[in-house]
Amino acid sequence: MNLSILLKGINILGISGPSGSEVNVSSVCYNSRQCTPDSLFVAIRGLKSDGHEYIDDAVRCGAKVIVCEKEVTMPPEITVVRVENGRRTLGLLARNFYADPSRCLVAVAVMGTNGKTTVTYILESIFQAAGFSCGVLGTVNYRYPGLVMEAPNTTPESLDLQRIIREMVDHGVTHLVAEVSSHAVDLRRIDDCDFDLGIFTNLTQDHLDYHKTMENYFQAKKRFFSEVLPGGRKQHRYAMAVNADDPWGKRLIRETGEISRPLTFGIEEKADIRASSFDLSLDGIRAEIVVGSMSFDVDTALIGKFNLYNVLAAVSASVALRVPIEAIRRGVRAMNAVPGRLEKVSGSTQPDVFVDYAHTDDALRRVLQSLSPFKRGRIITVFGCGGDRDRGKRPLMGKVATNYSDLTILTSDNPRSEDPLSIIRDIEVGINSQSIPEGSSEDLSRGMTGRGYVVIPDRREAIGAAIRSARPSDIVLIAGKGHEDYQIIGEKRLFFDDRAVAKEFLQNT
Ligand SMILES: CC(=O)N[C@H]1[C@@H](OP(=O)(O)OP(=O)(O)OC[C@H]2O[C@@H](n3ccc(=O)[nH]c3=O)[C@H](O)[C@@H]2O)O[C@H](CO)[C@@H](O)[C@@H]1O[C@H](C)C(=O)N[C@@H](C)C(=O)N[C@H](CCC(=O)O)C(=O)O
Ligand SMILES: Nc1ncnc2c1ncn2[C@@H]1O[C@H](COP(=O)(O)OP(=O)(O)OP(=O)(O)O)[C@@H](O)[C@H]1O
Ligand SMILES: N[C@H](CCC[C@H](N)C(=O)O)C(=O)O
Ligand SMILES: [Mg+2]
Repeated sequence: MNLSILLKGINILGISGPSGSEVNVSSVCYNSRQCTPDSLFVAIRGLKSDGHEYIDDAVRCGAKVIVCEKEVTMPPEITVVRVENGRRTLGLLARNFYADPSRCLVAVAVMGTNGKTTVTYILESIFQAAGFSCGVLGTVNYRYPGLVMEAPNTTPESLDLQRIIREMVDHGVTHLVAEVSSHAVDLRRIDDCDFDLGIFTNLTQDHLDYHKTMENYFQAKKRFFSEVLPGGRKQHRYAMAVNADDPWGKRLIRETGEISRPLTFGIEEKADIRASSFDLSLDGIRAEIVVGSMSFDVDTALIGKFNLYNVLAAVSASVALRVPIEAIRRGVRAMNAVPGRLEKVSGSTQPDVFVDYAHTDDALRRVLQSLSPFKRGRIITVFGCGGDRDRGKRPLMGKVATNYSDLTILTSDNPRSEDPLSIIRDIEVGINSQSIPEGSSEDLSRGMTGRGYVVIPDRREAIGAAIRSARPSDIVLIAGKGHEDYQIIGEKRLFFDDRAVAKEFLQNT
């Protein structure tokens, strides 16, 4: 692509070397290792390293245009474009390079601490029932009909985002549902994508390693609704669907309502879209949903009140986009499982064993509260906390797990660069029940009962101990890793799948 087309709309502070129509660019890259002959390399000041240090590598790999923030000296045949913010510029270059693909489809962003992935699955199912071709970007994978790609991040980097949306549009996708993480808003991954609608599910503690305070975390989410969404070129009657029962959702409506035209959903509060009655069981949810003067019933195999909120979020977005009610009902009914979210891995004569992705205290509380009414025996919870992530949530999760479980097994969950035992010690701080500091599967078979906990750092051993000690009337919850098929220890990413491990132990009991 011609450099002058690529640089359209970009605020250039200075340019040296060949320029304008003389230069043709073969690809845009933000990682020097991906540069090939005639690439354009954007140097980004990152959190771990500075892209400016890789400019020479990029040129060695064939880059002939460098976009950067700092003054650099380059051979005369290399074009250097100086800009104020490399990350911001990458988004604009990506939009230009892939010919602005988000304009060509309906795009819905799903935001909030918990429930994003689940809402994307429900919306995808509704859109399919309505006959739309739907693409999804999120934690589990990036996909559109005929293709599934690995998802390195929940929300892709701007360049990858624009590339994938272009690919979707070229393959006939008409509707995009994207999880938008707070990191993605803060790191400007989505600024150049035009969304038709944003959903806000809830806000509770997570990611304070990155945002430091809940206020900053909220502000990152809010920026999407107050700047990114209205900054786009799409105009709809409603621009956001917000959980009116969530305190931060209420604040979001107060602070951005005038710009973003909210449609509210909820159970407790008077909301535009409300579940007026519902029935929750281990077989799923049945609910009566009221929309203005009209009402209709929905049913789904998803379990728990929190999933009713997720259904309401997806229904609200669909109503805002004028999807026919019949398609909404069919879509919700067809949506019976989200990988790794309260996924049952046991058979009918065995204890109920669920694998779930709860990795915050709010998620863990809601899942355990949803399972508690159905317990006939004990609830045994196995969980750990990820390394190099929000440390503040560790004691909170410890407290919730032991409060709602009869037995908790503390183990490891992606320790990354941290010592697994020191993560477990952080969890223990929140546990005020009688503690048995070190444990093994033998401690369990010796008859540990009550609201105690044991520590079994090896996740495989921990899952095995839980399943071996469970009686048929017990419920076992294996939380935190859900669909993940890896365990990150140090720099190593080893294959590990809670579901496979649990099934293996279930077969042998
Ligand atoms: C904190 C964070 O989000 N960091 C993301 C960010 O990294 P960064 O820009 O700081 O990159 P860096 O490693 O410092 O490198 C700086 C620059 O040098 C470049 N470089 C580096 C090495 C080299 O040899 N050559 C080279 O050019 C890099 O490509 C980069 O452009 O941009 C990278 C490229 O897009 C991301 O991969 C990276 O995500 C890291 C891996 C990450 O773990 N992110 C998590 C926290 C995250 O984003 N999570 C959210 C939410 C999860 C959820 O709750 O659902 C998500 O959306 O996934
Ligand atoms: N609406 C909700 N409110 C609170 N907890 C929820 C809700 N929906 C799901 N959960 C819990 O949170 C976990 C993660 O759900 P899900 O993957 O849908 O959320 P997410 O926002 O995509 O999470 P992530 O930020 O990790 O991508 C679930 O396994 C469940 O334990
Ligand atoms: N998307 C979340 C997922 C956490 C899942 C948990 N298994 C962990 O590794 O901490 C994060 O990156 O914080
Ligand atoms: Mg997700």
